[in-house]
Amino acid sequence: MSVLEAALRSDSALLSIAAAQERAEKLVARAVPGERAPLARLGGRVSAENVLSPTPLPPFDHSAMDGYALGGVGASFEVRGRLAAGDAGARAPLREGEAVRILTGAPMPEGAVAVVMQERVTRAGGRIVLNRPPAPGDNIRRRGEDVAAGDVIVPAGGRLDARHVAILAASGVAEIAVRRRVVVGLVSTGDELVRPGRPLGPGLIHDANRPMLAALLDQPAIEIVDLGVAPDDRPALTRLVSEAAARCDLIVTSGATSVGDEDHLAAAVMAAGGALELQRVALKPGKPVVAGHVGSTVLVGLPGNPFAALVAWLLVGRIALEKLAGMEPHPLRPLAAVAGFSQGGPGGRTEFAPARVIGAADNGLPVVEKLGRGGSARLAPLIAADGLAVIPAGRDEVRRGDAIGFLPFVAAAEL
Ligand SMILES: Nc1nc2c(c(=O)[nH]1)N[C@H]1C(S)=C(S)[C@@H](COP(=O)(O)OP(=O)(O)OC[C@H]3O[C@@H](n4cnc5c(N)ncnc54)[C@H](O)[C@@H]3O)O[C@H]1N2
Ligand code: MOO
Repeated sequence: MSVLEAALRSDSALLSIAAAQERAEKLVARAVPGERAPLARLGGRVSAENVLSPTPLPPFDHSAMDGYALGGVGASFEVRGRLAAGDAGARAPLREGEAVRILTGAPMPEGAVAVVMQERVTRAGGRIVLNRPPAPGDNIRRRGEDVAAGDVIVPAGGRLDARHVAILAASGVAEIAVRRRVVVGLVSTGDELVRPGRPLGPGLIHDANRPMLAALLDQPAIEIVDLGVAPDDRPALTRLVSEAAARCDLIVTSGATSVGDEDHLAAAVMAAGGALELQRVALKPGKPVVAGHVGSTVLVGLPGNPFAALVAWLLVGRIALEKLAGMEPHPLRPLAAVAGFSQGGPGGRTEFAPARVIGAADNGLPVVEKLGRGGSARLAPLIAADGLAVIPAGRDEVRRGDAIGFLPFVAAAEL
C-alpha cells in the first residue's frame, strides 16, 4: 500500500475547508490561454486583458435634458437655433443673453453655462423667460466625466456580463481577449450506474451526478466533455483517466473516492502517472473529496453520494475551475443568518444542509429552517430549499436563534 493509499484509508486529521481551497488553487499552474471574442460572444466569458477605453465617455460635452442651453445667467433669453442629438455642433458660440433650443444628447454649444429644462421656462415668440434659473453647469454632461481615455473599463479576470458589454460598446471596442473555454471532462464511476432513460436491473441506480454536474457547468466559459461511466475496475478507470487527461484541462469524477474495496480512483490516478494532493476535507457531507494532477490536467474526485458531490464541488472543486478559467478564485461566502432549528453540533466538519428561509429575525437577518433529515444521498430536500444552511465545524450544539451561515443557490450557481 502506498503512503497515499495509507493516508486515504487512515482516519487521519481532516483538512480545513480553507486549506483545501488553497490547495485546490495551487493545483492550477496557469489559466487556459486567451483568444479574441466579439461583443456578441462575451456574456459569461472571462476577460484575459485589462481593456483600456480608447476614448473618453461621454466623448463630448452634451445636454442631459430637452430644454435650452443658456449663454449667461440672466432671466430672459433670445432663442437662436436648435441642436439635436447627432448634430455636429453649433455654428457659432452662444453670447450673453442668447439661448439655443437643445435636445437630450445634443453637443453643447460653446459659451453655454447651463441647460434649463423646457418645463421650467415660459416661451413667448422668439424669447424664453426662466421660471427657475439653473445653477451653472446644470444638465450638462461633461466629456470624460464617466470614463477618461485610457481608463481600465474592464479588468482582466472578470466574469463578463451585460454591464461589461455595455461599457465596451459605448467605448467603441468591438472585441477583446478572453480566456478560451475550459475543457472539463465529466466521469461517473460505478458498476451500478445506468444512464437516465434506460431501465434499471436489480441493484442498479440511475446516474445522477454526471447530469447534475453538466447542468452546473453549462456555462459559456466551459466546454463539457461527457466521458461516460467508468466501471469499478482499476485498469479501465486508469485508461479513462489517461485518455481524459490528454483532452481536458480539468477532469471531474464522482464516486470511488472512499475506502471501499471498489474505490479505485486514487490508484487509477497514480497508475496514470498522476498524484492526489488533496484529500479528506472537513466537509459534511463531502469529506472524501480528492484532487490532484494527471500530467498538466487537474483532477477533482467528488464523493459518490449526489448531495456530497454537490457540496464538495461548490466548496472545493469550483476553486480549481475558477483559477483555470482565469479568475481570481472566490470561495463562496455564506451570508449571516439565524437558525430556525436546534440540533447537536457537526463535530470537526462544517455541515451543509438544504434549508429554506422562513422569515426575518429582529436584527433583520434571515431565519432558516433545515429541510429533510440529513443524509448525503437525499435529493428531495434540495427541491424545496432556497440554499444551504452552514453550521461551522467545532460547534457543540445549535440552538434556535443562534448565528449560522446561509449559502443561497443563486450565488452558488455561477462560476
Ligand atoms: N467505511 C467508510 N465508508 C464510507 C466512508 C468512510 O469514511 N468510511 N465515507 C462515506 C462517505 S462520507 C461517502 S460520501 C461515500 C463516498 O464514497 P465514494 O466517493 O467512494 O462513492 P461510491 O462508494 O462510489 O458511492 C457512494 C454512493 O453514491 C452512489 N453513487 C455513486 N455515483 C453516483 C452517481 N453518479 N449518481 C448517483 N449516485 C451515485 C453509490 O451508488 C453509493 O450509494 O462513502 C461512504 N462510505
Ligand atoms: O460526507 Mo459523505 O460525503 O457524508 O456523504
